[in-house]
Amino acid sequence: MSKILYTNHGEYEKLLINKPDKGNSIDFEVIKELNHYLTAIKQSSKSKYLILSGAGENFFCTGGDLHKILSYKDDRDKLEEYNFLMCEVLYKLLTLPKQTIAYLNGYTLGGGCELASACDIRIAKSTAKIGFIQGKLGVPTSWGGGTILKEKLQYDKWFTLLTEANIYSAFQAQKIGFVHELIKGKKVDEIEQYLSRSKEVSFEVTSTYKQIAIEKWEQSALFDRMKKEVSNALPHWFSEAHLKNIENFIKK
Ligand SMILES: CCCC(=O)SCCNC(=O)CCNC(=O)[C@H](O)C(C)(C)COP(=O)(O)OP(=O)(O)OC[C@H]1O[C@@H](n2cnc3c(N)ncnc32)[C@H](O)[C@@H]1OP(=O)(O)O
Repeated sequence: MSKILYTNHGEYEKLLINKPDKGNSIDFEVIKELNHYLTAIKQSSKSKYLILSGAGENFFCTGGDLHKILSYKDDRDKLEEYNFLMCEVLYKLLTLPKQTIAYLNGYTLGGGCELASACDIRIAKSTAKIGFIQGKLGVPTSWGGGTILKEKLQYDKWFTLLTEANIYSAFQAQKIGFVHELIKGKKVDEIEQYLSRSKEVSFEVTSTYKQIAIEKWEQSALFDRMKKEVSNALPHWFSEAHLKNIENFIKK
């Protein structure tokens, strides 16, 4: 079964991470499929928006697949490859020449928050729970998402979000500025209503604005800085504290 569900709605395309029985967590297959669709969308699509969300009702994405990560604990090359590939996915998503919207339809934790940070806008279901919990697991952000968010959020809010490593309600995450809008009712209708606010602005105009941001990120070597984040984080993945935290989750 596909780990990513793709649909084209004309004005917008949608990608759903499709592992709801495992928290829509990220493994190599998810990465490969995300990469495939993002490349295809970048090359040929004429839709105005991309919506990224999670299949099912409970999870946007709970970050790395902890079962798989633990199985690679003695294989440094594999974990390095995993993190760098996900960093590439985040950069591809960040620099997609159209408006990208993360719809946080449930738990958005750890790497799930990094993935959401790569989108232009984050809309959350009012019951979603959101947190950069990496710090409490013994690792810093590891896919370049901390570096991306630094470009987007006020410094003190960014620092607090990462260092408290709390799980926030969608309302709190909106107050901090990570979430732009809350959705209370039927999700599809409300997202379409949200998109309709900019319906008089063409795809060409929207992508011109996006290009301004992309050029700034290119000039400031953002991708290199993201890769540095990955390299700096990697040693923490093998720390006793991190492995113990994962084992505790799996034993639950
Ligand atoms: C930068 C990359 C590094 C990171 O992403 S660090 C962050 C890693 N993520 C986490 O620590 C979150 C782990 N998940 C949880 O704490 C809980 O599942 C969560 C989200 C609070 C939800 O709790 P519940 O509603 O009680 O649901 P549950 O625990 O029974 O989960 C349902 C099934 O999904 C699985 N699951 C959830 N998150 C996962 C993950 N990240 N990796 C692998 N499997 C995961 C969970 O094991 C359970 O599966 P099963 O039913 O036991 O087979």
